[in-house]
Amino acid sequence: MNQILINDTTLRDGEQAAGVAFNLQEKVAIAQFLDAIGVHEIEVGIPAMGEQETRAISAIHNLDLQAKLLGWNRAVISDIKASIACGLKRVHISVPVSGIQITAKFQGQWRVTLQQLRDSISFAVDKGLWVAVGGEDSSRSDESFLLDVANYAQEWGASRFRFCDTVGVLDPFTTYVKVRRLVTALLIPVEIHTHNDFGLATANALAGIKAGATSANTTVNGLGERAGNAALEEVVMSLKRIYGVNLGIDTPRLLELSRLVARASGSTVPPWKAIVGENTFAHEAGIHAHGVLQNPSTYEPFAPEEVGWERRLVVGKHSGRHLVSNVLQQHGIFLNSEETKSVLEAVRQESVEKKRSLTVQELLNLAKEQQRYSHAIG
Ligand SMILES: CC(=O)SCCNC(=O)CCNC(=O)[C@H](O)C(C)(C)COP(=O)(O)OP(=O)(O)OC[C@H]1O[C@@H](n2cnc3c(N)ncnc32)[C@H](O)[C@@H]1OP(=O)(O)O
Ligand SMILES: O=C(O)CCC(=O)C(=O)O
Repeated sequence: MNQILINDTTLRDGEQAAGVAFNLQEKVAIAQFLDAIGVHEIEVGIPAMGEQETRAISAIHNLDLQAKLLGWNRAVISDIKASIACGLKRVHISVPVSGIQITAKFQGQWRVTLQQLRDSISFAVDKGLWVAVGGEDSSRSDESFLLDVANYAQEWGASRFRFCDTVGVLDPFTTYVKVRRLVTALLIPVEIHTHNDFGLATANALAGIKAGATSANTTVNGLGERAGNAALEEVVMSLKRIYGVNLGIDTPRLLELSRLVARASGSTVPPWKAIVGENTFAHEAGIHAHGVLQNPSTYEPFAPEEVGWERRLVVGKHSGRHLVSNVLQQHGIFLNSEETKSVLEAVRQESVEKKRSLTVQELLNLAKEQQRYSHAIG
């Protein structure tokens, strides 16, 4: 597999999630964290949005981070000027490429769209900027038109082309075919940008990479427009653990990063969310806990510490004797088999009443009650 770069867009597409608005300090803190863990590129925002945004982008630029910074622009020269004013040396220029987008935004005048792209690339290149071009709605575009736009972008001076599944309508198989076609036709690298409308954003990002894309646009926690984007932590860990491709990212800090972005975006991460959800290394079910107590690999794809978690064994409705005994023994309580079974019954009942797993203290209380009962009946 080629060398893969992560171009994280938490600060651009992530922040486009309805209701999310990072302040300057939050944008700076997220950029610093992404940089500190080794993310290669950061799409820092949209300078054309005005002063609030440009102050944050300039502040990030002034940090002189290792990560390469990109400003997102429409194919509009004033947008590029706004990026330059922030000090950015790399710009991403987006252009709609599907009939549906060109009709809605440019009244179907695709020649005008292409002319705007050409003018803005030329302007940026003349100013000495590194330029990437994004084909908005690539997935729904006419394939030969998409190839034409990408080839023109290359010819006019773009150094990378982004294939966007803007509305998240592809599956991994189609993504592979479409991205492969683009990769084969171009000399410049291809980036993959995917959305999660059908829950396939990460799978499609991986399919794009398999097809030869050399960078992926991700967001922390999968934050982003509508159902979000391919999640940074999922793409990084899938590449590392499924494909054996280590991107040099400090994965034990992924959880801390997830929490930082969750706080800044005012949203919570679902417990079952891959990699960073609270339950990703929690085991309650009897058969699982029994297996994990013997060997954690029975029910864990990799060690929790690799992404910043610790394993949790929790006692609840689905637990079995092995787990209950194990927890009790850690607290100096040794029950016989009959007593353990009775405690387990009580655990199931209390879990259903409380609609959650039990705390260790609650389990100890049940065990002590059982011991008193055993003692009383002799
Ligand atoms: C798929 C994506 O995620 S694309 C990125 C989307 N992100 C955002 O929209 C967030 C930031 N956006 C903004 O702050 C504003 O939309 C701005 C500053 C960019 C523009 O604001 P406004 O001038 O008020 O325009 P508004 O947002 O209402 O409409 C968008 C305009 O951009 C044009 N436009 C849209 N995409 C492009 C493009 N890629 N290249 C050139 N022009 C474009 C539209 O045709 C429309 O033009 P018009 O004003 O001449 O009719
Ligand atoms: O960079 C582009 O061209 C558009 C990116 C994007 O956010 C999308 O297509 O969903």
